[in-house]
Amino acid sequence: MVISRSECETLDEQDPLRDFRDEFTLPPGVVYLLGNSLGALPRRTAARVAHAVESEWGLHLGASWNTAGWWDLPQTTGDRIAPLIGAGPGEVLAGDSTSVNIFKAVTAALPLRPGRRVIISDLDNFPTDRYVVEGAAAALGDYEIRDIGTADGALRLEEALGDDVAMVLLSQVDYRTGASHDVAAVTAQVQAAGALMVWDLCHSAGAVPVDVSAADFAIGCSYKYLNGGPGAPAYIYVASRHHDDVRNVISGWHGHAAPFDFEPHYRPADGVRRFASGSPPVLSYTALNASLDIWERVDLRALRAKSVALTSLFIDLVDELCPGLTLASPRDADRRGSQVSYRHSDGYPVVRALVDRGVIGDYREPDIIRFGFAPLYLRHVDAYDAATTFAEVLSKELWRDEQYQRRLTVT
Ligand SMILES: Cc1ncc(COP(=O)(O)O)c(C=O)c1O
Ligand SMILES: Nc1c(O)cccc1C(=O)C[C@H](N)C(=O)O
Repeated sequence: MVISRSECETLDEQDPLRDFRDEFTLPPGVVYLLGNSLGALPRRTAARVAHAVESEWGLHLGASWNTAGWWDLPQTTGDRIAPLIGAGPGEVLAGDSTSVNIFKAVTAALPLRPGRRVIISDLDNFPTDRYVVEGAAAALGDYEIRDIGTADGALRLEEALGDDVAMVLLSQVDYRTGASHDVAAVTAQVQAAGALMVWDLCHSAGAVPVDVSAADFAIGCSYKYLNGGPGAPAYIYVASRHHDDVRNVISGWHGHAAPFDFEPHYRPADGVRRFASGSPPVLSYTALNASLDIWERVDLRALRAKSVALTSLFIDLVDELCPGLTLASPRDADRRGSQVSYRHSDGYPVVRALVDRGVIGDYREPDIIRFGFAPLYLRHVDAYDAATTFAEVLSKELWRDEQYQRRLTVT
């Protein structure tokens, strides 16, 4: 073996991030490699949500809009996410879902480039991005969507970018393969062509270094690597240089300049606040803020180093234990997010068999087995145990058992 389990234990003892694992509740006997879909529960979250329910809501009721800071949650939470994505204060607003924020970003971006009628979208992106671009293009009318494919990590932007392109929407890290793009280089290329750059950070924030400071817009979710909980508020980044010129098409009263003047017509608030629409789900923000207390203390460079160490260790072990298996993720760590994927024509039952043995990964069509490595709470021994279980499931063909062939609703 390239490494023994006890050598992995030694690496865990030397890990500068090792204490963060105790911040999370993880089920016993499980290697949780699905933090790229739903992040683990921070221990402190339940008490924080209970306080918001029992005290802020139960005792103080509507006064909490002022006294508990409920009204400002979209901005205060956005300001806490900002350092994790390279944004400045006042450039990020937390709220809504990722899909809704994509709609807001696309419909805000396009009018900034009048006369340009093309949106570049990535057919390999998570489907909601493409679906929402279709909806936004139809709502605004007279836009063409130009598709590129990037799952192999190669961006073919050069031939797609022309003087008719208004904006480009890409994910920093591909949800299937974990391949990552160079945000600074791609942003520069897009802007040099006169277009605006919108990044989806769902699979990168909290997993790899993110710096959107040169980009025009970005959106992302907080329920994956940021541990905000199921359906946690998403976020939108709008570069401050655009603030005075952009319009939120869902121009609700929470984004109004003077919401409690109850004026008959919409006037946008200053800054990123104009991207607010309606009442925020306060309890979800509370859960997310509990997690952000932890994130505030994380050294993002150490996080990246650990992510590279865990994913590289897993790849090395699987190379040795499962010869012939096709790695779908880039071998070069510089081009990889915090995820390792393999191709297997029976990937679905393989994942079911793994889950049955306590190794929680998932499957994505058409043939991808995904393992997400959330560096904050995973250990080297987890990578070791996952690789040996994976090898056992494959070598003994345990996945052929009939019970693993049946599809669940949510895969
Ligand atoms: C890249 C990407 N964009 C968007 C989403 C989801 O959007 P929403 O949070 O609106 O469900 C996901 C995952 O669910 C995703 O991986
Ligand atoms: N957002 C999800 C959901 O609402 C239900 C089930 C899964 C998810 C996910 O996050 C999936 C994830 N974005 C993916 O990369 O496949």
